[in-house]
Amino acid sequence: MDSSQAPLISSNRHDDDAPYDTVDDVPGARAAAGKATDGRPGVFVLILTFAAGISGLLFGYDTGVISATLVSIGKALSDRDLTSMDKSIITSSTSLFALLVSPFSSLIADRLGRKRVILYADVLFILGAILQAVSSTVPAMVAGRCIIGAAVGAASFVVPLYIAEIAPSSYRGRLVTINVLFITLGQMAAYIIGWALSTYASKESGWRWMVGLGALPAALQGVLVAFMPETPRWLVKAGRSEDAKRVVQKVNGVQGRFDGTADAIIKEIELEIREEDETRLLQDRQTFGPWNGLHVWFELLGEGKHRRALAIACLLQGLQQLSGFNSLMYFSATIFSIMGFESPTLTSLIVAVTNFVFTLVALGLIDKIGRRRILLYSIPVMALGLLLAAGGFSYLSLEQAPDTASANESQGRSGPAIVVLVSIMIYVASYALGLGNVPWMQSELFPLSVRSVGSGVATATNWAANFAVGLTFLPMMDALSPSWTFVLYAGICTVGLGLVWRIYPETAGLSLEEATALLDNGWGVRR
Ligand SMILES: O[C@H]1[C@H](O)[C@@H](O)[C@H](O)[C@@H](O)[C@H]1O
Repeated sequence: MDSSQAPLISSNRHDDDAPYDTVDDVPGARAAAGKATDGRPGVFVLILTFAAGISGLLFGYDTGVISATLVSIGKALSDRDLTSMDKSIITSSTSLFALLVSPFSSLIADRLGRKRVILYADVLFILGAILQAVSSTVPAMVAGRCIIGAAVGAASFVVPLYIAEIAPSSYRGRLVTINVLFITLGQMAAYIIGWALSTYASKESGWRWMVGLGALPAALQGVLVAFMPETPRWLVKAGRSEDAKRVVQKVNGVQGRFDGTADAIIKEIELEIREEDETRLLQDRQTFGPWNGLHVWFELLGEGKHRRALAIACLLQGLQQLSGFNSLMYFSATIFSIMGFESPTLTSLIVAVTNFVFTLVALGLIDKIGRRRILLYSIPVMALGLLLAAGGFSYLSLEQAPDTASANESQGRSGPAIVVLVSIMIYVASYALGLGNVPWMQSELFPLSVRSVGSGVATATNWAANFAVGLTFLPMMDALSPSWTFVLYAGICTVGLGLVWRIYPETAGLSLEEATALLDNGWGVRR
């Protein structure tokens, strides 16, 4: 039977050659599938998560390393000091390319497989690292950062997808935060390596090693990819159910013994895919004729509950970036150097370490306290940290002259400088507990039919806002003063807090169906 003509309704019959119509037709399938996919993740899944997580590490390393690089380049590019505009463009070209590439990587991931996207991203990570390391002009450096951006965009989209499709179902949620943990670990590694190289390596080559070293984990992952399986879901979709079955057996540790369980899982995936395809074909034929595939966009924007889910997901992703965290991730060494700290790269390590440690704390708290509640508690503390830092800045002289660092050296240990440092730590810790994580739980807001497109739009919002912040932070510091720039971020946090309070319902502890159902007839917020 041609799958496009197959009935959607279960016939509850089965003969040996006919395909199963529902998973209930496979003896004991639901129970078996449930049991197998709900098991603890075995060593194999952990190894795969680690192997895929190298992309998160690279995402973190390559976005974090720019902080130390910018203060170490000196006159090595185009024979002059970098202007604020150079620094902003070098930094934000990465987010711009991440924004441009992430939608395309979803197409490649569907056509050629998830692994292929990971592999292509590795090639880009290596090329970008080499190009940056050998660059001698600002445009060459920008080109290297653009290539890295393309790699980061693809990796940030595909890794959570790969992990989620390969993992036992009850572990998917926690793996989202583990992936963020990998990102923050990469950022911390970048800061440590940045500090070590800017302190102990020669001035000419130190920064080149910083950016070039990103090629190594990418090369390692490029080799590991050869041994990583494709996800069962993609394999079934590509008509390779036997291969998919082998992966399921390995993932669930049921090779040989419980063959029926793996069969049941594959049948369930086959049915799910067939039902999705049939619904899509039917809707496309009825509504869009030749404009196949458009229906999912109309569904996303046409139904109130999907629009509400999209509004919340984009609000959270936009707020994550517009609250200004990455200004510190990218430019903290620049800020601390202007403030006169003796070792700006070492001081800025505080930002990355605090972010990593508190993401680890969030891993333990997020399900207990809840997403909404953790945001309502942490965003006011972020705003407070920003306002305190703004106060501290107003007592410091922050003239940006070529010799600024030495001119301001005496104030590096002054009271206001310490106030700024401590307030930045308070801000970063509260960011890592809430906004650093919660937006990445975006997929739980969308029902399956619009989940990937909805998450894709929200991810693009993240990169667009990231780009805007990277491009505007230093010019704003020049034009408005550091104090007012931080006050502005505090204002954004306050507006964001109000919106979160109004429209973001608590989803912790709910099944995906219950969570998405919250938005059926309104915002679902219980006060
Ligand atoms: O969730 C991550 C994490 O918070 C990173 O530290 C940050 O640099 C990224 O922009 C964000 O998406």
